[in-house]
Amino acid sequence: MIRFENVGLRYGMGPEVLRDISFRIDAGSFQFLTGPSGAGKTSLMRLLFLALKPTRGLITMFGHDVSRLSRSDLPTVRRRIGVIFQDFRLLDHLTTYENVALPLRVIGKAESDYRTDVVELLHWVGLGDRMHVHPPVLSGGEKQRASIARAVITQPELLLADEPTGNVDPTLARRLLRLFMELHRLGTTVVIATHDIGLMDQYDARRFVLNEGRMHIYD
Ligand SMILES: Nc1ncnc2c1ncn2[C@@H]1O[C@H](COP(=O)(O)OP(=O)(O)OP(=O)(O)O)[C@@H](O)[C@H]1O
Repeated sequence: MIRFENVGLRYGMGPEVLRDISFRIDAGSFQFLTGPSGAGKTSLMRLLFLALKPTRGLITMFGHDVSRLSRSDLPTVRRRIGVIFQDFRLLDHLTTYENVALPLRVIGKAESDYRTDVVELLHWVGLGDRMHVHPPVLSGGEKQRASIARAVITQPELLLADEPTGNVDPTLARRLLRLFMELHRLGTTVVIATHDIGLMDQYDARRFVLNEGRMHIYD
């Protein structure tokens, strides 16, 4: 599903922040991406979301060489990906419910078909009583959960989560991990970037460890 071959990335004229990265991610697999702060996890997640292009090497996603994708192809490919960014990227003029429902609206679903699913998921992530408020009044942890709900509501083929439990307590972190595991069970390929060793220890999955831009894989 995803293949990196000798991928390198630099920002502008700066040093390479990712170096000689090669790996494969099979459809339906689950992996953690970890490593110290500044090791390049977010940069790698941005490459996977096609928000950046590599400065060298080859990335293939869903059978496409990403360097050959035009800007107009990107939305179609991205629609197959659910993404949880560290800065949440919620739309402030929509309610929490509307933010979570947005990916379904974008693909043309009728509200009557998804309303119950969205409400149920909001309850699951502990936002049942926050669904009609707008993001500016949510706490950091609540925003994070809203962005998680928005990323998983479409049951995407690929889920990319950058520090998805960074703002929640350990009990809620376990609950959110269960949500990702359930999605994985239903067929989604999952990549979770995290510093949280306690979280990783709860699920026996492959670990990609980045250190100073280089990657080691522990199966
Ligand atoms: N937009 C940018 N422009 C220039 N350098 C950047 C940019 N984004 C990240 N970097 C640099 O790339 C390197 C890797 O950063 P990245 O955010 O990918 O690491 P990380 O492992 O996600 O860190 P953290 O765990 O602290 O979020 C760092 O040296 C960082 O300073």
